[in-house]
Amino acid sequence: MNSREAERAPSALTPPPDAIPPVRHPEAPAPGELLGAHYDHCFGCGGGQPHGLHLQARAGDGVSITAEFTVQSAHQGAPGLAHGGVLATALDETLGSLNWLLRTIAVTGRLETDFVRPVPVGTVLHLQAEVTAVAGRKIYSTAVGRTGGPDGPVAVRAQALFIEVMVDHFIDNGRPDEIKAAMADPDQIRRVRAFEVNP
Ligand SMILES: CCCCCCCCCC(=O)SCCNC(=O)CCNC(=O)[C@H](O)C(C)(C)COP(=O)(O)OP(=O)(O)OC[C@H]1O[C@@H](n2cnc3c(N)ncnc32)[C@H](O)[C@@H]1OP(=O)(O)O
Repeated sequence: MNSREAERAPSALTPPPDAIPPVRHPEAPAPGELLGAHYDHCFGCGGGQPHGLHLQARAGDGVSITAEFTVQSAHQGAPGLAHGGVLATALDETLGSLNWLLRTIAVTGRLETDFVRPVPVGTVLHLQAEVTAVAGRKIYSTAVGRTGGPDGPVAVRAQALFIEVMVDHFIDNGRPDEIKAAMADPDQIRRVRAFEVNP
């Protein structure tokens, strides 16, 4: 395959022909509603991670999310600049938050990231993500991160494929101590139950 053919070839991030548009769950949080952390120890959104991103996501219209993340000193790669892996984490977390609107438990299978501009420490990254298509357990989504405001220049963007899983994915694979602690936390159980009742 030459490079031009490769550009045209469908990738794992291209929805198949039988994919359908995403459906916002009737009990999804209202547009503008702050979602809160899905897990206090999540590196992306949890308050219990001192050097985490503390990303704050809000429900948008349809199956979309907006989020903000302020790049801290602990997030540097090069002097004074955000580490690319941290920016990819911000995109991953924002894309993962779309689960709230589908009321589906899904994990990242594939994440492709374009780093368009360097992002200095202290910058507020304004993120926006949406689900573009669903095919069985496969959820296709895109995200963009801008600096200087929600309409500012694009600094990062991503395409992702999330795969729907059962809650057993976490119970079977997570470290027992953390699983036990999460199962003993009524708030955590409530959050999981809300997703489990997805028809
Ligand atoms: C409200 C909550 C907010 C949550 C925010 C969280 C944000 C952070 C999100 C994350 O970072 S999650 C953590 C990172 N991800 C992982 O740890 C996932 C690790 N991978 C796995 O556990 C498994 O590989 C996975 C569950 C994704 C898939 O395994 P399965 O055995 O369930 O599925 P299978 O391999 O049968 O694949 C199902 C379909 O997906 C496709 N697929 C799976 N992985 C893929 C991949 N990586 N790339 C492309 N396609 C993939 C696969 O080809 C197949 O397509 P078809 O149905 O068309 O045959």
